[in-house]
Amino acid sequence: MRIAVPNKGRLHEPALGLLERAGLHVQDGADRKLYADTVDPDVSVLFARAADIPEYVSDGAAALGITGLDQARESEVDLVDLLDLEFGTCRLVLASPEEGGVSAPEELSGGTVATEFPRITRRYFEGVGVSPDIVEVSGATELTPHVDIADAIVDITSTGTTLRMNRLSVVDDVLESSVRLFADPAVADDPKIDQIKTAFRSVLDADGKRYVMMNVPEGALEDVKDRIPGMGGPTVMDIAGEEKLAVHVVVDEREVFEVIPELKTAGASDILVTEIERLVP
Ligand SMILES: Nc1ncnc2c1ncn2[C@@H]1O[C@H](COP(=O)(O)OP(=O)(O)OP(=O)(O)O)[C@@H](O)[C@H]1O
Ligand SMILES: O=P(O)(O)OC[C@H]1O[C@H](OP(=O)(O)OP(=O)(O)O)[C@H](O)[C@@H]1O
Ligand SMILES: [Mg+2]
Repeated sequence: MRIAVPNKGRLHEPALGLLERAGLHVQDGADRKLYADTVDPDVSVLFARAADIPEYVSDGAAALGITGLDQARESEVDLVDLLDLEFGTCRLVLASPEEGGVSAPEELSGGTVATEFPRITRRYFEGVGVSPDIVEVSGATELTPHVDIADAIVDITSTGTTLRMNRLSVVDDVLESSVRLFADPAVADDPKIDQIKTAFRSVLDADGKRYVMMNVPEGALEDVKDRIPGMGGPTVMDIAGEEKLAVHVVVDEREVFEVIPELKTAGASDILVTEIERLVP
């Protein structure tokens, strides 16, 4: 089974990191290679441009693909959106020069809009009910309104820095995007795909969680339990030959700082906090 993964750009490293944490380490994935094996003999990786990945998956060149929802929508191919991988989070917005006075998309009737996403943009304006000229560019879209190529743009924003630097302001939201695990509909119910999806989800579920282990005197167990926030009950184990119990619990990373003194007050000792690689329910 093949997974298409961005070969460069901002999605490359996080996608490889996720594969690795899911137990699918890419082997000798040297730069500029098209294919690489993973530690799982049944899973290999195809490196491709983020924009081409939807095509590859729908053509069957790869059963799975990791790329942005924006790319999948722009390609207009039929894919199964299996899992939100929670990175590459951004918005596609309609934006125009701050001083230009465009305050609604309808005002672009008869105007020109530049974008790297012509299909999404056309569909968006169909929804609005006007049909400006759409000019396809392949980068530096933010520049086009200042050189009289366009009256507005549809482009990606996340922090808003690039729009601000180019004195553009958002007129409307077009699409919220993040990176997804996409599958070829023809093979989406293959058990191997479910296994890979579960491995990815276990990595996402472990993010921001810590595993806390401690020793607790038997009489203090209830008090300790009362002070442990969230998640299901702790795992409690007898320690042979001692009046103490070993207590293990998963705690939200943000709560660890406050929980530790609480646990100590309740009588817990030898508290150990570790990262969690994967969390499989
Ligand atoms: N500023 C951003 N913040 C978050 N996600 C982004 C941002 N810019 C792009 N993305 C997401 O990453 C995807 C790929 O963007 P990236 O810039 O890596 O590729 P690219 O510009 O197509 O690269 P290249 O042209 O070098 O192949 C986008 O389709 C979008 O889903
Ligand atoms: O809101 P911001 O945080 O400023 O991010 C938005 C910018 O990020 C992307 O460009 P990228 O950095 O990928 O450069 P590129 O145009 O070469 O793809 C996107 O095309 C915007 O220009
Ligand atoms: Mg980019």
